[in-house]
Amino acid sequence: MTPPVDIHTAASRTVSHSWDQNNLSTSPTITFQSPPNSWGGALAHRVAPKQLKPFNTQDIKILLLENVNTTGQEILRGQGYQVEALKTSLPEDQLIAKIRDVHVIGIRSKTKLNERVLREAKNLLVVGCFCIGTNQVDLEYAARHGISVFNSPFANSRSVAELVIAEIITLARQLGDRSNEMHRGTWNKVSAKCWEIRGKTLGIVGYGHIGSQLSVLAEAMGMNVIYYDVVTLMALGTSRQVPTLENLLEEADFVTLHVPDLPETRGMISTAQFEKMKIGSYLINASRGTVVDIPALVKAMRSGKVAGAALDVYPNEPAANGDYFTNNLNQWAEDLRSLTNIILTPHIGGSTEEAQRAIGIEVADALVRYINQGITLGSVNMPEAQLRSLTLDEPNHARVIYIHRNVPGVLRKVNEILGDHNVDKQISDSKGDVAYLMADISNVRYEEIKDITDNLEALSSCIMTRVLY
Ligand SMILES: NC(=O)c1ccc[n+]([C@@H]2O[C@H](COP(=O)([O-])OP(=O)(O)OC[C@H]3O[C@@H](n4cnc5c(N)ncnc54)[C@H](O)[C@@H]3O)[C@@H](O)[C@H]2O)c1
Ligand SMILES: O=C(O)CC[C@@H](O)C(=O)O
Repeated sequence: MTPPVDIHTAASRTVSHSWDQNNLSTSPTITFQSPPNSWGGALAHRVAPKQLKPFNTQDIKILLLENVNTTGQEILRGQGYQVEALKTSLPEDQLIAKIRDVHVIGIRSKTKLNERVLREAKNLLVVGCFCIGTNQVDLEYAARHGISVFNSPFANSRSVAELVIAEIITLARQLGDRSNEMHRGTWNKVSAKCWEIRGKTLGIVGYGHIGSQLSVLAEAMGMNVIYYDVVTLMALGTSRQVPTLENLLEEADFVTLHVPDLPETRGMISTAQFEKMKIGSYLINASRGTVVDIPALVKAMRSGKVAGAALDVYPNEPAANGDYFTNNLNQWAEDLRSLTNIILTPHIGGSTEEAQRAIGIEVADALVRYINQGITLGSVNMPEAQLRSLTLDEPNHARVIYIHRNVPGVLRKVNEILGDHNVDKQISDSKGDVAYLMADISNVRYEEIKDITDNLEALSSCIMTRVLY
């Protein structure tokens, strides 16, 4: 798990901050300085590169897939990292070949980082999901192997909520069908089964970032809002939480899904749930493709139970723009396409300029903070740990990061190893089986860093050690 180090250039490394570039928050002081002259003197005599945990930013290799926004790419390139950015996801064999080499991978919803892929990722330090969902990553496996995962928890929530509002009106007025008919040259002026949305009931399943935002927008347009969530949550406006999913299905004219992909949410809307829904109601799914049983939806629409549906997400999605969405990918694709009043969109709920720019900045900043400073704030699979930045007037300091199994007695052993140095500050936290320790130590000579690293790595609890200086 050691990023390669060119020890000659390590001496002149400086690290700047993307926060400064983007004016996103108050600028922290410069964090990691070049090693002091005494270290440089020691380095100057070395000929062969020596593998140590500290790295040069230029050595960090990053692979970005799925057209990560240029805002994110620029932040990462601005750090001096080597960045390769591809517009698509990759087939698993190609992904495995590439992931072996990189320290950081940036993905969106399409790339599956399962155990098989992560097992090959021998150099990987961190994953950036440039989206909300993290179900495409085996978070537990990653944590157990010291790989931290970051996402952008709400930068595209508004975009999704706005799309759903558009879809509610589009379905209620059968706009998709009327537009398709006009495109084919047919004038079909109808009002039968076309409705206003005022006074209708919107049932939101999952009242998190997106669901609650949608609640406010829908009420502003005169809808009544009810919601179902596994957690008891404060109702916004005059919306009302209902105790069960069945209650929601029985009462709602429009049902919209905003739950994460979890074992409990897979197939959450299937035959039994369609039976509970009102005749002539509508279903919208912009959460994850696994949440709705599509053959059951096809049946419910053919029978007239469901008057319209909007789907943005599917169990299997094509890898790239221009790819086909056919029965080869999902065996019911043609059935879906044959239905009327169904809106099919290619997973674009969060695809707006605003959302993608914001996500690019947020996730790239989290990656920079983690790579350069070891800060895990916002990580979805590691304990969150932060220490004040080291500053230029702390010349002989090093930051020790020790990711380890969460077992008794580790802190004592770590502090024995660090004991000869002054531990200025230290933080340790755990999440499940994995614990994360960060310690800033002073009066460290460059030669001592290898000893510290070797000693920590020799502990049976060790998952990954990094020393930043
Ligand atoms: N279509 C898109 O482009 C797009 C964009 C963003 C997010 N998403 C998807 O939407 C999902 C929701 O996003 P969010 O930001 O609102 O998430 P969130 O975590 O803020 O909210 C999810 C809510 O669902 C609730 N929940 C979990 N399990 C539940 C269950 N079994 N029954 C009822 N409620 C349950 C949670 O308690 C939470 O309140 C994401 O996980 C992601 O998969 C899709
Ligand atoms: O942009 C994407 O690929 C994913 C969008 C959305 O599903 C998310 O999880 O944020």
